[in-house]
Amino acid sequence: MDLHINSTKQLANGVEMPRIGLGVYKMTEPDIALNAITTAIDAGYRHIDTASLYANEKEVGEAVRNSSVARNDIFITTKVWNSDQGYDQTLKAFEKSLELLGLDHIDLYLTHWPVKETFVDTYRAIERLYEEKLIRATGVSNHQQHHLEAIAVKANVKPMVNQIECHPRLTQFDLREYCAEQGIAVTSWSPLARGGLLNEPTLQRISDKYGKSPAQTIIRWHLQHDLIVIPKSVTPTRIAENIDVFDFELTFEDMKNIDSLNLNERTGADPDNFNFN
Ligand SMILES: NC(=O)C1=CN([C@@H]2O[C@H](COP(=O)(O)OP(=O)(O)OC[C@H]3O[C@@H](n4cnc5c(N)ncnc54)[C@H](OP(=O)(O)O)[C@@H]3O)[C@@H](O)[C@H]2O)C=CC1
Ligand SMILES: O=C1CO[C@H](CO)[C@@H](O)[C@@H]1O
Repeated sequence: MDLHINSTKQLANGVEMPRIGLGVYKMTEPDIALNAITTAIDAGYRHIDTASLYANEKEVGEAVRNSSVARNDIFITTKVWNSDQGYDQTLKAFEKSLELLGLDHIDLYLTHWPVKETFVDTYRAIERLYEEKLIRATGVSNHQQHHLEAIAVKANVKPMVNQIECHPRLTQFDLREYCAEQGIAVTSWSPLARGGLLNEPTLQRISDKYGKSPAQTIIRWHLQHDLIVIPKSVTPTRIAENIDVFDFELTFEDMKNIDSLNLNERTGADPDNFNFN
């Protein structure tokens, strides 16, 4: 049963991106990363979200190669870190990621954060990788509308994905609407607010009604908002639980009730005011 949501989202260039992926931030211990990714692929995940920052691209590649699923059936995202930004540096960082992953192409490559001086050149390098068919889709992360507008002035190809912090405490209504108008798919990072929302009473009440867990309700809320979602877990039961969300549908009223939990509250940095490289 699919209940009105396809398991993939079609990007602007027609590439199908699986709507649920495994986030692998903080899986720095090789065995833990390998086990979690293998468990996820066995449970039906076909999308892994990593970054050079996460220091586990090697394990992502290893788990994908060792799985019984064909490489082309698994969607892999990675990101260029802030200290590697700029046109030439991005091309170099990409080569390193490709080598660590042990792959001949990556599905989606993102600028991790919009570093003021370099994010436009960084995106232009991502465009070149796309033209050279080393990546199947282009994208950015943590970009606000004004960053996307600055890129649009210089780019030939619009970013196809913007990965942003999004969950019921930070619903990102305006940025999501702008991205939808521009044909940019949105991926929600920290979709479970890093686990901080799972005891919230409204979410518990709604979840009980459907016989689902609060994590499943939140993931379903993302999907019904046409978002791509990348929950992280190293716990096998949770990994399975987080993708078991295609057999129920939240009512319009429940969607609104969850929307109303918004406090514009971030768990991570503000893209207009971050200070790390
Ligand atoms: N582009 C960017 O700047 C950023 C991207 N990301 C990406 O987003 C991914 C997800 O975000 P992340 O910050 O990891 O946070 P999440 O919102 O995915 O929450 C992860 C936490 O929730 C717990 N959890 C997961 N599933 C369940 C469940 N069903 N029941 C109870 N607890 C659960 C996990 O515990 P446990 O693992 O112990 O099971 C972990 O502590 C990252 O891994 C990364 O890929 C994240 C931050 C920034
Ligand atoms: O991807 C990421 C994981 O979380 C980090 C800490 O908040 C972020 O800085 C980074 O963007």
